[in-house]
Amino acid sequence: MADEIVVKEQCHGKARVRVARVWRGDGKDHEFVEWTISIILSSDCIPAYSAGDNSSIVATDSIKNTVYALAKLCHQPVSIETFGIKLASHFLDTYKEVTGACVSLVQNNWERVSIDGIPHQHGFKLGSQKRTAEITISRDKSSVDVVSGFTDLSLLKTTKSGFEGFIRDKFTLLPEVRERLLASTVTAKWRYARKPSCYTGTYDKVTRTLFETFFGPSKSGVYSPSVQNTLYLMAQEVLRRFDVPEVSSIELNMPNLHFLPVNMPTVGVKVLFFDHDVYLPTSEPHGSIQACLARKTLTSKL
Ligand SMILES: O=c1[nH]c(=O)c2[nH]c(=O)[nH]c2[nH]1
Repeated sequence: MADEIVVKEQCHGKARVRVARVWRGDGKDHEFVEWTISIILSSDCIPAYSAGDNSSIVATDSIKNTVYALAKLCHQPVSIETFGIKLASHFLDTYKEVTGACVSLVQNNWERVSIDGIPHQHGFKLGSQKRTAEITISRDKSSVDVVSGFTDLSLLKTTKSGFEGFIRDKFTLLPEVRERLLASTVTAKWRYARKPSCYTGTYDKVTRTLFETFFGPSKSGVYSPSVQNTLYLMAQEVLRRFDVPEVSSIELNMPNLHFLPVNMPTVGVKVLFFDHDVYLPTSEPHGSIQACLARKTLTSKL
């Protein structure tokens, strides 16, 4: 007899729902956000797959509409973490069929502009760093899991970086250097030991800490012996700077974006030798370096 074929796993939702929200108080500065939101619901929809019975499906179109409805019902500006929790909770509270909800949110970095040093009432410009959040709520565990972070933070320093002492063999061409350019586009994700008093406050503090540790003091900087060590010091400083352990673990992904020395010895003109001045910027291939740091006493799922 042939084996019975079963649906092992299934889920459904809506990906990349884009929404923008303006809050305009009487005479106050306008607040503006632009989000891209993906939602995945867990529920027993196996009859829909195996028997064409859709009676347990929340239509993905309704899932999308819920994003717009809840955005409208947020009468005050909210963080993506708070909005994601509202959204995930809504699906569990509204549909008895839903056993879990996972919401991923990405916020475009629209920053208020200043004209003549005065913050503009309703003018914004787009920065590259994108704030992110992933919210998972499960009915069984009645737990809310929040991971915050960002993508696309591009950082570069023109000195105080080198790379020496690595394994050398017959395929090694890379010279050992104590002077090079260091550039990366950082992605960060962190998990909370407890609910912070303000997600945005924590976001600002983590971002500032990573920034300051990557660069070091304004005049003197700080020497980086590798992307690995700089990543470690950045993540370690985030875990250290929160007195009461608010962030329990942090994962950083830091591609090493290579700027190759431009050297033209064949021209025979002395001025064309590389003197840490002319580089060929590259985007690929790039070094791929990532790690997750956590306090030893706390277990982390990251
Ligand atoms: O900081 C670095 N880490 C590496 O692992 C590595 N590998 C490499 O070729 N250059 C670098 N630089």
